[in-house]
Order: sequence, then structure tokens, then C-alpha cells
Amino acid sequence: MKAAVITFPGSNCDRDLAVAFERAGFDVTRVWHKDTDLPQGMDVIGVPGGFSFGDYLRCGAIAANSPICRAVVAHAERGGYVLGVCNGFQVLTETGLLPGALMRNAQLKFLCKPQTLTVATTDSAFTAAYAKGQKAVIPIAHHDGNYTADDETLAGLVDQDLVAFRYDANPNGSKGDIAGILSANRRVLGMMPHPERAVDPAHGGTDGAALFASLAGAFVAA
Ligand SMILES: NC(=O)CC[C@H](N)C(=O)O
Repeated sequence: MKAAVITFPGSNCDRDLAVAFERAGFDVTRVWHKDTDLPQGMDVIGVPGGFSFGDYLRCGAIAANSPICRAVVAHAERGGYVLGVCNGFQVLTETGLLPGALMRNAQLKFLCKPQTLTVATTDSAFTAAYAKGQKAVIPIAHHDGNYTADDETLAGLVDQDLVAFRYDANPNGSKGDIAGILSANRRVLGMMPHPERAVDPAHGGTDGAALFASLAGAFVAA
């Protein structure tokens, strides 16, 4: 099992994401944003959290135009798995791999705290090891986590069971309490909470570990 983790200038969760993949059994290759190609044979691409390019223009907008993102989009279009966390989710919406956008939090404040989520679907390689409706406490740390999309897109996400996680006690104003969504082929997940920050008891909780275990399980099953 092989995972690549991308690093942009300003990424700050790339190492944590790599460690979470490694703990789940993946061989991880770190990839710089200026690379034009992904290493051969990658099963999963991780797009990490952080403040890529200082969040200038819009969070994730400049990173989405990095050379490596063309390769990430091509990987996804071939049916490859992609996980975008926080700034990574913002990057994935900016590439168009995921619908909608992340706006400024409703209270206009940076939020950094443990956040209870409800697992909305287990029908994905990212969430299969959770139980549907399970509560998971996973940290959030963002100022632009307020998910929005037009009504038709939101209805499509619900109808196709593409909402992966919802917030309990919505912290940021996200439409439909949406904390994470899947692509139409269910192989791209973007989520604002940080599962890689909840994989060790020393983190204060381990509810993120099932996400990486789910992904690892997808490849064992295959
Ligand atoms: N932790 C993160 O990835 C933060 C993403 C982005 N910089 C924001 O604050 O919204």
C-alpha cells in the first residue's frame, strides 16, 4: 500500500498526515508541490492541512494551481483515491474535484478545538471502519470551514449519500452541518476536521484512526 503526501509552501500538517498513513501500514512518499508527476503506483494521495501560500487569494486557490495538482486531478480522474484534510479540502474544491466552497467561518473567528462529528455514511473506503451514526471527536483548526454549495448540489450530495461527516453543534455555519464530502465516485474525500490529529492517545483521542484503517482495509480487501 502506497500513499503520497503533498507539501505546499505553508503546509503544516503534511508530516502528521504522513505519520497517520504510516501507522495504518502505508509506505509514504512525500511530494513537493513543484513536482509535475506523482511517484509510480500510488494508491492514495494525501493533500494536507495548513496555510498553503499564506491563504492568499482564497484558501487553497494558489495551491490548486500548483504543478502537482494537475497530477492529483489526473490520479482522481483515473479513479484513484485522494484524501484532502482542511486546507487539503479547500484545495480539492478549488481544483473542482469536489463541489462547493469553504467560506469564512460564520463568527469570523479561527476555531481550534475538539469537535464531535456524526459519521453520515460508511459506504466509502474512508469511512467503512466506522458505524453509521457513530460519534467521532476529531479536532478542527480553521478560519474558512463554512461549507457552502447551491441547493441543487447540496440535494445531490444528500441524495447520493456523499456526505461523509456532519458536525454536531455546527461550529462554523456550514450548510447542512457538512464537515466532509465524497466525490461522485466515492474515491475523493474532503473534510475540514483533522483525523491525523486523532490517531494516538497522546493526541487526546483516537477517533481519526478508523479513517486510515478504513483505507488500509480497502486495499487488503482488494
Ligand atoms: N488547518 C488548516 O488546514 C487550516 C486551513 C486554512 N488555512 C483555514 O484556516 O481555513
